Amino acid sequence: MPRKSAGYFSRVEQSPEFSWIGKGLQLERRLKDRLYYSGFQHGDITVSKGDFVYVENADSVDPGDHFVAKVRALYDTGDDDDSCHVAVVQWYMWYKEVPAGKRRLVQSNDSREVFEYTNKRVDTDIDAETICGRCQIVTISTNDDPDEAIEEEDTELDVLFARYAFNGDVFTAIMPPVKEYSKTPSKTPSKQQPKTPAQTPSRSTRSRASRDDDNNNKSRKSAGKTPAKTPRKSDSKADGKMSRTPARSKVRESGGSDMKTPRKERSEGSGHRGETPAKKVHLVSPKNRSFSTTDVLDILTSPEPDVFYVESDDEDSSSSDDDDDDDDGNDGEARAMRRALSPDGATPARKSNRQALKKAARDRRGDLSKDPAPVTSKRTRFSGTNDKIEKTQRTQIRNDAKYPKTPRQRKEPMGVLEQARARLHVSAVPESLPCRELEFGNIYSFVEGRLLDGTGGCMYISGVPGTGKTATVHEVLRCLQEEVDDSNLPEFQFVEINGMKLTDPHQAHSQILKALTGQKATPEHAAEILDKRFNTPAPRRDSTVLLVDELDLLWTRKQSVMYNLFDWPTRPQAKLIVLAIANTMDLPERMMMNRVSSRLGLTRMTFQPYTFRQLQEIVMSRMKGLQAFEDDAIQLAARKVAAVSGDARRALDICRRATELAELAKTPGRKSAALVNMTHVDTAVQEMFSSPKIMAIRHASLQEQLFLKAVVAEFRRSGLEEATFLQVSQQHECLCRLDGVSVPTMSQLSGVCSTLGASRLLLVEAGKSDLSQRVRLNVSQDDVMYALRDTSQS
Ligand SMILES: Nc1ncnc2c1ncn2[C@@H]1O[C@H](COP(=O)(O)OP(=O)(O)OP(=O)(O)O)[C@@H](O)[C@H]1O
Repeated sequence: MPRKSAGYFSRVEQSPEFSWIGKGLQLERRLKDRLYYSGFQHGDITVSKGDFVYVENADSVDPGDHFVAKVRALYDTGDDDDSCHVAVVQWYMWYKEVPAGKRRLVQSNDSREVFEYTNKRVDTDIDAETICGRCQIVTISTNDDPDEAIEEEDTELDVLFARYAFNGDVFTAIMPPVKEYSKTPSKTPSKQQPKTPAQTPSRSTRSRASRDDDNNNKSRKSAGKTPAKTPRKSDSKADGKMSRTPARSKVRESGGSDMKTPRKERSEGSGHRGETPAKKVHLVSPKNRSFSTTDVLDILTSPEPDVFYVESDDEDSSSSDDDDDDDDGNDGEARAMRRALSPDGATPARKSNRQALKKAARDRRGDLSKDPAPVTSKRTRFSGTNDKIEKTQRTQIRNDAKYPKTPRQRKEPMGVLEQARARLHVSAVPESLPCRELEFGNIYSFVEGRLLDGTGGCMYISGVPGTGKTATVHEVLRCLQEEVDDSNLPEFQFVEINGMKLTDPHQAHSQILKALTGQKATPEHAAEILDKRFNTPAPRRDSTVLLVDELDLLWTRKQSVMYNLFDWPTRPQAKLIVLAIANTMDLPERMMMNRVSSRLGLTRMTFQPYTFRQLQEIVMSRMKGLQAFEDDAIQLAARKVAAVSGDARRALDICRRATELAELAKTPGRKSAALVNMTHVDTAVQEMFSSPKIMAIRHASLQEQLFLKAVVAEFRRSGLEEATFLQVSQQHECLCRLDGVSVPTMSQLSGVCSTLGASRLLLVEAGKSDLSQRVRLNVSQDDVMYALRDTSQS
């Protein structure tokens, strides 16, 4: 049996020949010696333009570590030296390469996941000889099943998947564009795979040594071209995450840097596209045909486009336009053209917006931050998880299950409506958070002030669901971390816990301890250790920012968890800043004696439900530059939602559903669907707000509603989808006390349970009506919570 990756090593050992494939084309008049090719052969490796490839990571000690990229162009500089073979690539990042502080924005526990790296500052010209193998990347949407998508790929190459683009700051969900296939036949001999330890258990010392030698040579040869690997403090965290994933032994993660070192020639000379002042670009086509997106991508990848001759017989059909807010999205080619012609493809809107907000926050704080004392910046450590994306994805999955899904068109270019859907997805991180500037400023200055002073405090943030509490706090923390990175703020440790993710509220103690110190302990022991920690002076300890989301769910009979969370920040030694998010406005008062709650001195912040104008602005800001909706359609959605809840999540869902309905209503034969109109929005609203089950829950009696809530609470507590009547009755009693409602007797409650069973909202065990009677929901937990969300604030 031939050794799988023999080619890789034999190439290294014998310094294999490099040869271009195809006829060299001179595409740039000014650079006469530069010839563009459609592919190359290097030893056993054949690579064509458009292929996804592994690139050697010369700085890694692990020979299996590779970068991942897509080849966008190939050219020969015409120089008579070692570095004349150049590949222009689009980089992809492994999860491990994502800066630690950004990883919490997107959860990835699949070692096959990569992120399209759209940061314009990274150089994209590399030595073609550092390409060491091929792979396949399939772009999927955030709610697609990666396994399913990967299975569809008929290839022997490693298949990776990409759901998000990352520009070094934020992640954007990418929707599947035109399906891209490697130009080189995918059923290539497996020796084109780069060698990984898993594939080559018996690596000889000699080949390793010669490979290392070669790597060193390559590093020298491509000095300044091969991406540099920066050691990462927190790689171990990612490792931990990844190791839980079913291992794909063929694919190795590269723990490299997010900054790919620029190619020398480019950084010294012309600079790259994003920095080059506007140049005249003449597009010349012999047959006067219109330019395809690929032609324009060629322009994008070309360093100094003075004059282009675009070959009319170019067969490249790939397209990977991202979701730029400045696009109009109507015409992919025009969009790419505009971007190509623009002196800077990047949109700095987000940054400038944030900077303005940060400035506003500073101004509000007064002098403190105008001239912050110089501080030594160490790296901010982030722990905990961001469940928001998961949560919103759950909502999406629910919606997809409930409503007919628009047929997937993965092999066609992304239409306007499809782009709109991607942007409206609640998991898509928006460019900015309109209508929350004030809240942002207040939270920012609260945390910033305490970080600078080295003190602690607690801010209690409340508001009905979907008012942007979590999104705003995350945005604040992103900005604070930027300040830490710029050495304007002292380092802090960030821990996030979410009441919804804990099966028992006391686990909060264990989780906080583990995130802070890595220690594992029972909840009681963890509480003791934490108590001691927050009472002990430790002048050199960094401040801790603790985000507690869904605080409402941390209620316990003795209220010890909640009390600790409010009390610890008041300890002078603790340097603990707690941001507690809850839906209930007066939770501290309800939970604790007034005397105690006033002593805690909480800073409060209430997020009001969005008005219709605000909801309209939120949706419109996501649609910026994309004409997918008729003017009145968004307004209608915003008005309908504002009348019920002021929930941005719901408004986004409705608009998203309306785009699906518009797509379904597309006239057969027409290439593109009409715009989303008021009828589509109205239908989407009807679907969302008046499913029979939601109506039944809304019109149930108070005790019945509380019983349903108690069932959900018990399911969440136990992690099971079934509970006994006794367990539910205990939850029910807690809820009654929380809401100040008198607690019914057991027989009354049994009657409530039977009524819900009769209306089929519950499935109750037949022939039993004692405490051990088993109860299940006959409606989704989300629907119960959605139907009853307005009552939670009461
Ligand atoms: N001002 C805004 N601009 C853009 N998007 C927003 C805004 N406010 C909320 N959203 C979006 O609405 C969704 C819900 O927001 P978020 O999760 O922050 O709400 P929340 O108040 O924390 O809700 P919950 O109490 O249910 O956790 C997110 O997708 C978020 O991006």
